[in-house]
Amino acid sequence: MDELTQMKCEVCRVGAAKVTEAEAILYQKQVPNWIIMERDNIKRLERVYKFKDFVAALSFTQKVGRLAEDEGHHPAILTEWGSVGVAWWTHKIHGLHRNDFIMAAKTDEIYKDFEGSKPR
Ligand SMILES: C[C@H](O)[C@H](O)[C@H]1CNC2=NC(N)=NC(=O)C2=N1
Repeated sequence: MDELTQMKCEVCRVGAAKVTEAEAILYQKQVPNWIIMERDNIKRLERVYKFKDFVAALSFTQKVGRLAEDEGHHPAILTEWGSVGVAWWTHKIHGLHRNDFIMAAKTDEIYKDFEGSKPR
């Protein structure tokens, strides 16, 4: 299984294949801190990141936003004092695509830069 962090998102197309159960299990090994939640009949990858304050949470949010723009694939983000909730799914297919696992892995990479900004 190739490293998700080395992959690029493909252009989201209507009708693109959702990940299979088997693929999801394989991909999840690379993003173990993420859970698959089903909301409004749509499966999404979700994770909540913790920070020491709002400034750090906002800075992380900005970086995730830049990543989304660079990849052309966008998350739902809830930015609060001390935490940022991120959800990835593919709107066009109303579910999970490999792109979402790539972006979850790349979002974890961004969080690595916030070692000093995590709560004690
Ligand atoms: C035109 C634009 O590229 C598309 O609408 C992209 C934008 N970002 C996207 N992000 C996500 N998560 N799913 C999509 O289907 C999607 N489509």
